[in-house]
Amino acid sequence: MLEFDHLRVEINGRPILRDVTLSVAAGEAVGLVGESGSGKSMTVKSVLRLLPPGARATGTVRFGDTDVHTLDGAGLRRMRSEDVAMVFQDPRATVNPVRTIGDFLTEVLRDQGVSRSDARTRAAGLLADVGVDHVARRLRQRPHELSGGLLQRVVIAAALATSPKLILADEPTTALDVTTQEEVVAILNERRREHGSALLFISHDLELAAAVCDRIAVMYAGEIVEVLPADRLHEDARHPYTQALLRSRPGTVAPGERLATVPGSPQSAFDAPAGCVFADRCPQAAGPCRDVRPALLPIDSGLAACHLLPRETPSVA
Ligand SMILES: Nc1ncnc2c1ncn2[C@@H]1O[C@H](COP(=O)(O)OP(=O)(O)OP(=O)(O)O)[C@@H](O)[C@H]1O
Repeated sequence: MLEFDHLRVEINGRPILRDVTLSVAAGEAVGLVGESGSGKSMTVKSVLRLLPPGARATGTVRFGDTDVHTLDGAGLRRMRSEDVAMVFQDPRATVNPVRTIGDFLTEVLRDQGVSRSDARTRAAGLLADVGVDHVARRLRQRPHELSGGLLQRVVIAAALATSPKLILADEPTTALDVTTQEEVVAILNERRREHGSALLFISHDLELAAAVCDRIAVMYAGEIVEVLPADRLHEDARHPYTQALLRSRPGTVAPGERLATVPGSPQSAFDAPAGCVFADRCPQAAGPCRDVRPALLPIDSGLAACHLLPRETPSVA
């Protein structure tokens, strides 16, 4: 349903994404994980053509049969209002602070031609569905009267209002405390399954992404370096970067022991080496790693881009 095919994005001539190739099937949840600056947000924003000024995208982003780069204004508006919904990190930056929650929710429905009173009833139902209490009062309240967790539920309710084919969620719980995070992610995932919506879920938290998603795509310096089934994350992670991320989780060491970290600092696509993007920080880098870009190739249950992994050589009959 959604397909990135060798997507490359440059901003003012500097590479931000290189050769991003990834697909999301109808109803599937895919987690996009990686350190800050690895290009997760740019990948997701490119679906709705929300890249910053000066950005130039090449390659393809297909939504269904449509190449989103070729959509005209009307097609783009339809995709943004009906087919694809986006949930951002900070709900307070999404909801207009001077309008009521009722206005925010009914606006989406009124745009679809739903009458004022039906939109009000539907908005109340949507809020109840995402676990918001005292619905009638909430509809009259303004964003500053709600907690962050409650407001993010309102944003999720709005995202579900049109039963979109795809929900793009960019770190939807980062601004919330840990207990609220779990509740909000669970609600988002349960409701999107009921609506049959696919999900592209950005997170820097591998475990959280694995709990929510069917597959995980790991990004580093503007590239996807590994894709694997979420339930095989611990057993099948083969890329040295994914393995390093897994070792860096709190909970992997005894209390008082020093937590493992990925040596060096995060890199962006424009300062990554010419060969493997992870070569400068990889403890195993050797031979061709610094000069030759590894391709994303099948291994075990997924795909990985690493010269050091054993590959099956095609048999000569
Ligand atoms: N408006 C912009 N102009 C120029 N470069 C930008 C702009 N926005 C982002 N970038 C650069 O693009 C790269 C990818 O950024 P992106 O926001 O996609 O990363 P990310 O993985 O989502 O990070 P985070 O987890 O911090 O949100 C980074 O190097 C960033 O500095």
